[in-house]
Amino acid sequence: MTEAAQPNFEGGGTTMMTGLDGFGSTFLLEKRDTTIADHINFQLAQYNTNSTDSAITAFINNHTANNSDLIDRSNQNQVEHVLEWSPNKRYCRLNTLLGKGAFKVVHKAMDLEEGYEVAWNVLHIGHDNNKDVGHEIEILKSVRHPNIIAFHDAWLSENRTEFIFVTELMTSGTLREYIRKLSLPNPKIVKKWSRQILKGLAYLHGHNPPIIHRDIKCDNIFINGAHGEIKIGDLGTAENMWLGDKKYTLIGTPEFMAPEMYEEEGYNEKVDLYAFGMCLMEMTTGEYPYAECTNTAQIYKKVCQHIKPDSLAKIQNLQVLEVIHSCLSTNENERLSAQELLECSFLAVEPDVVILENDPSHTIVTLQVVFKGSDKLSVKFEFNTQEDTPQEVVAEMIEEQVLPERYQQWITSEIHRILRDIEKQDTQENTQAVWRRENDIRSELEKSKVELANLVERVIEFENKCDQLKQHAIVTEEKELQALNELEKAIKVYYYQQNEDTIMVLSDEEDAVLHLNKVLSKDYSDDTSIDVFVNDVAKATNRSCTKASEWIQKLEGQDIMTVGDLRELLDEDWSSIGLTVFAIRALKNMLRSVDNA
Ligand SMILES: Nc1ncnc2c1ncn2[C@@H]1O[C@H](COP(=O)(O)OP(=O)(O)OP(=O)(O)O)[C@@H](O)[C@H]1O
Repeated sequence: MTEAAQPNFEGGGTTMMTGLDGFGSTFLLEKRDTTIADHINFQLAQYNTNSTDSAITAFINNHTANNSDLIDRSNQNQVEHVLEWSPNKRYCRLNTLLGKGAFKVVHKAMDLEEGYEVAWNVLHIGHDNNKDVGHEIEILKSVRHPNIIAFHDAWLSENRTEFIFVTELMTSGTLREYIRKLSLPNPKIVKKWSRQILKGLAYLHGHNPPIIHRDIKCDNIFINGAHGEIKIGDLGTAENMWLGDKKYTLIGTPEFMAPEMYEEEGYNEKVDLYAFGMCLMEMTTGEYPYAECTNTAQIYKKVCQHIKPDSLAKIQNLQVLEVIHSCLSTNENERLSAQELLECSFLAVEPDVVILENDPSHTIVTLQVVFKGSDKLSVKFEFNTQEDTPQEVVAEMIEEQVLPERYQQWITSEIHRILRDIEKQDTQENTQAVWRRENDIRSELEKSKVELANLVERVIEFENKCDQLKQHAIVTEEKELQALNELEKAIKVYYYQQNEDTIMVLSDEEDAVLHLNKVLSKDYSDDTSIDVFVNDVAKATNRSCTKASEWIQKLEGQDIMTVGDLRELLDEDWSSIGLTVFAIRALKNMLRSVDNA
C-alpha cells in the first residue's frame, strides 16, 4: 500500500471523507488526476473544428421544438435547449442535469449522429495527477456488453480543468435511487437485477487479465426502468489484473470493500463479488450495508473482524442467504465466481415447460422442458391428464436422471400451471359452446317470433277477407231473394196473361200479379172433372184444345177422372201416365199454385 493511498481512518484527514461515497472517491480523484496529462493530446486529436455549427443548431432547434421527450421531467416548465457542443460537434449538452456525485456532474446530451440521448459526464480534475482518468477511458473504450454502460467519447475542456466523457444515458438513474423508490423489490426483481449485474461482472472478469471494477455498489449500477435493464457504470475504478499479480491499491467504498482490500496482501476480481453480496443485501432489505455504523472507522473495524452488516439478519430467503454468504466469505477462494453464481439455485434461470401437442379431448398432452442456462437440455414427455400427476411424473424423470433434481419443485409447479390453463381453456370452450347454443336458440326464437308475427298479420288479413266475403254473401243472398221474388212475380204475370186469354199490356207489374191471383184463386174441388181442369191448364200454358184432349185421354186412360185423383198421384205415378214432361209440369204447377193460393 502506498503512502498516499493509506487511509487515515481515525482522524478523517484531508484525503478521507466520511459519509457514503467519500472514502473511495477521494482516492479515486487523486488517481484520476495522474492520468489526465497522458491523454490530453489523444483527446485533443478528436477535436473537429470544421463541423457545420449552423446545421447542428438547426437540428437541435428542430428537435427541441418537436420532441416532447426533451422536456425535463424534473422541471416540467423548463424547455430543454443546447448549452454547448463537443469539440467534434457530434454531441451537444442540454440544460438538463441528470445528477451530481462527489466528483462528477452529469448532464443530458444528444448524439447528433445517431439521434440518441446520452449522458455528458463532467469530471473536475487537478493538473498534476491525471493517470487514472485516461486509464478509465481506455477500459471504458474496450468494454462492450449489454450490462455495462457504453462509453462513447471523451475530451478535455478548453481550460483543461474538466474532463468530459460521453456515455450511454440510463433513464432511471442509479439502482440505489430506484430501490428507494420501489421500497422493497420482490425476490423476482432482485433475481432479475442480480443476474444482469453478475452477467456484467462475468464479462469483466472474463477478460485476460480480468477487469476488476473495484467499486461495485448500488450507486454505480444504473437502470433503465422501462425495461428493467441494469448496467454497471462508473468504471473509473476498474483495473486490469495481470495474471498471477494482485492489486494493492486501496480504492472503493468502505461498506462494499472486501476485507482483503484493506490488507496488504493484495486482492483479485473476487472483491467485486464481495461488493455484489453487499448490493444483494441492499436490494433485498432496502438498507445500506453497515447503516448502523456512524463512521468509516467503525466499518473498517467490523470488516476486519468479519462482522457482517446488521441488515443481514433481516433476510429470510434461504437461497438469497446462501448467495450472500458465498459472496461475503472472508476467504476469497470460497466466493463463487460471477459465472458460478449465475448457475446457483437462486439465480439460475428456471427451465421453461411448454406444450408441444394437446389432443382435442385434452387427455394426452405432450410437454417439453427446455433449459436455457448452461444445462441446454430439452426433455420431451407425454402427460396423461386423466391418470398422471405432475409430482409422480417429475419424480420418475428425476429418478431416471432425465431431469436435474434442483428443478423438481419448479417443473412440478409449471406442469400444475399448464394443467390449470388447460382446464381453464376447457371451461372457456364449454362456456363458449353453451353461449353458442344459447345464441342459436335465441336467434331461432327471434326467427319464430318474426314468422309468428307474419302469420298473425296474414290471419288478420284472411279474417278481414272473410268478413268481406260474408258481407258479400249476405248481399248476394238478398239479391237472390229479390231475384226469386221477381221471378215468382214474373211467373204469376205469365200465368195471368195465359188465363185471361187476351193480350194484355200490363201497365205495371202490380196489376199483372193481381190478375194472376184472380185466376189462381179459382178453387178446384176434388170432384172437379179432369176435363175442366186440363182445359184450364192448356189455356194457361197457351196449349191448343187438341193438346188438351190428348192429355185428358191419357189421364182418363189411367182412370184419373177428377182433380182429387190427380192430387193423390205419387211422383212415380205421374211418369207412368205417358204425358210429356211439359204437360206434367204444367198440371203439377197449376195444382200447386192452386193449393198454395
Ligand atoms: N449514465 C448515466 N445516465 C443517467 N444518469 C446518470 C448517469 N451517470 C450518472 N448519472 C446521474 O448522475 C449522478 C452522479 O453520477 P455518479 O454517481 O457516477 O458520480 P460520481 O461523482 O462518480 O459519484 P460517486 O460519488 O459515486 O463517486 C448519479 O447519481 C446519477 O443520478
